[in-house]
Amino acid sequence: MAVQFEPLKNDLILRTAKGERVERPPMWVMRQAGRYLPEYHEAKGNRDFFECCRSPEIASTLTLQPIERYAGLVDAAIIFSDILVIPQAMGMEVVMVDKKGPHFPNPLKSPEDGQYGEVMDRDVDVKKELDYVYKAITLTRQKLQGRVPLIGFCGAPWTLMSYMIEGGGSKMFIQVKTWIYKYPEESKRLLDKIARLCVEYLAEQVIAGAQMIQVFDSWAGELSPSAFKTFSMPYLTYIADNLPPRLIELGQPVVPMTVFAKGAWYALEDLCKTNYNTIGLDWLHAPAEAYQVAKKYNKVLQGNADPGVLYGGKAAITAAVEEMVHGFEGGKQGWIANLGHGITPFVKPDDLLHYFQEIHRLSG
Ligand SMILES: Cc1c2[nH]c(c1CCC(=O)O)Cc1[nH]c(c(CCC(=O)O)c1C)Cc1[nH]c(c(CCC(=O)O)c1C)Cc1[nH]c(c(C)c1CCC(=O)O)C2
Repeated sequence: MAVQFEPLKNDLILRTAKGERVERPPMWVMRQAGRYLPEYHEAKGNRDFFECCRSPEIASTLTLQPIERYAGLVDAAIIFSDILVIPQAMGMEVVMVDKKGPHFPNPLKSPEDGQYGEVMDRDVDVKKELDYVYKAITLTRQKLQGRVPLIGFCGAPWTLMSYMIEGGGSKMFIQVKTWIYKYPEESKRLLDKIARLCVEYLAEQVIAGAQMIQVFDSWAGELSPSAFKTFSMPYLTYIADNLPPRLIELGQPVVPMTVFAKGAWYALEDLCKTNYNTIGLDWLHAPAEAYQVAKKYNKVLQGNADPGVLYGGKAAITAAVEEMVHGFEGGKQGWIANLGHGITPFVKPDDLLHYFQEIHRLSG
């Protein structure tokens, strides 16, 4: 059943993602609904993180918080959820440990272990399992009343596999490196399975109302250039090649797609050759150099100041914005302003306001 939503009043980010010349660069930041906002803590209370994701009412309230605080400056909302809902849908338990991050009590051990077979054999119905995400998206679209577009997202296969095997964040990636180098074929089968689920999951998000999508490969930079080519790139490509035809098959609009492969600076040119419209940059890229590469392929870039600059006060923030605006040649085409990764806790909301205002002032 198709849901009707109010028409968009601000489609700047969608026009930019299509490569059009625009009046100013659109802006939003990754993790914009999060712990640096006092209203986030207030609305979340002492609820568990995944409980908030599973409640369409709470998830939509949290998604809207930065849109309301930075009204007129922020040009997109991103649904409040997490990349780890896919491993959960695959039958794995994930808990969010306060001040530590995600934790899998029973990570995948080895391809010889029975759990790998179980995960591989399981027929995962992402439509059913992640119904709460689609409900949250639909409710958020209604509450947005067309103010800005809503972004849906998923984790990239390599990043999700890393979490499923490491059991959480990692410094050395010993377990998942053991898998890819010792059991490459079993690893690829798992990556392939995750990639297929990502396509279905993103398609369902679009049906529910997502107007753009982003794939987060947060651990891409743990791979060497050749390992990235083997264990990440084919699966990122699979998603970008298969989502549009799947959407057409479902009678849905084809939405702009962004890929953010954090740390994979060496892969910029290869990513520009994919079907993603926008390539997310972290702060390892100098804006001017990346822009020259992306221009050759008519790709849009998103990013990319070091989120740490927001701790440096107003003058440091202005300097970072000047470098970006200069590097992205004024920002009227091919640039979605963001940070180079998610905004971190303890940033003062007024310093993010200054970041937005400076982007507006220097490139508006
Ligand atoms: C790797 C990753 C995860 N989740 C996500 C990624 C990819 C982006 C990235 O690289 O940062 C994606 C994500 N997670 C969250 C969003 C919400 C939307 C947004 O505002 O961007 C998005 C897009 C909420 C969240 N996801 C999480 C929080 C903090 C939860 C809390 O303690 O209240 C939020 C708001 C928890 C989370 N979730 C994850 C980690 C590693 C952590 C702990 C670290 C941290 O707290 O920043 C997994």
